[in-house]
Amino acid sequence: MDLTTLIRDIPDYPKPGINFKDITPLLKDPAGLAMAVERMANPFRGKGIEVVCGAESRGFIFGTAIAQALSAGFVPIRKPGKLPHTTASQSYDLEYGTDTLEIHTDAISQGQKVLMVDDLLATGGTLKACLDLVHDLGADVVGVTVAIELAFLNGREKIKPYDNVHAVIQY
Ligand SMILES: O=P(O)(O)OC[C@H]1O[C@H](OP(=O)(O)OP(=O)(O)O)[C@H](O)[C@@H]1O
Ligand SMILES: Nc1ncnc2[nH]cnc12
Repeated sequence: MDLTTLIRDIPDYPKPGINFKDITPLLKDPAGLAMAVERMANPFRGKGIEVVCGAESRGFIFGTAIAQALSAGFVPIRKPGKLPHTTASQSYDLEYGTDTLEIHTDAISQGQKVLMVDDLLATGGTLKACLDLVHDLGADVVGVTVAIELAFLNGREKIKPYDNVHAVIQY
């Protein structure tokens, strides 16, 4: 199944010069959604993943589904002010702006095996912020999985030394 047929290009959104990869056609397609989750999770089966982490909001969509597929728990990394307990936060740049993400400081325990999930790797700013947050909590990051990688933006370089990065679709 060619999942690229379910990704829609929206030119100049949210800013001029950005070619936005719209995943909503994929999300509403039952077979497409199931296949995307399967392909994102498969390389990490049998790797002892205990916790899947994903960033608000598109990272939640795939993250929880992948957590279920791997019989793992899910830890949300959220936009500022949304988590009720004690948080750690990290600011970052992304392809079309800047933002801050937060995690509960008790969300991950020392040495827990973590899989980091997002829908899309562009500049890598978002994933780097997420990886820094879980690293500081003592996570053992087993890998990163995304549905889409915009390889021409070199996000993989930004998230080194994490190099076990799996992308289902690459542009
Ligand atoms: O690699 P980067 O350049 O950091 O870009 C990738 C990030 O951008 C999007 O999130 P966005 O902040 O737009 O939030 P959303 O998930 O709430 O739409 C996307 O879901 C990734 O998390
Ligand atoms: N080009 C893009 N399309 C969709 N989401 C994005 N997040 C960062 N860059 C993006």
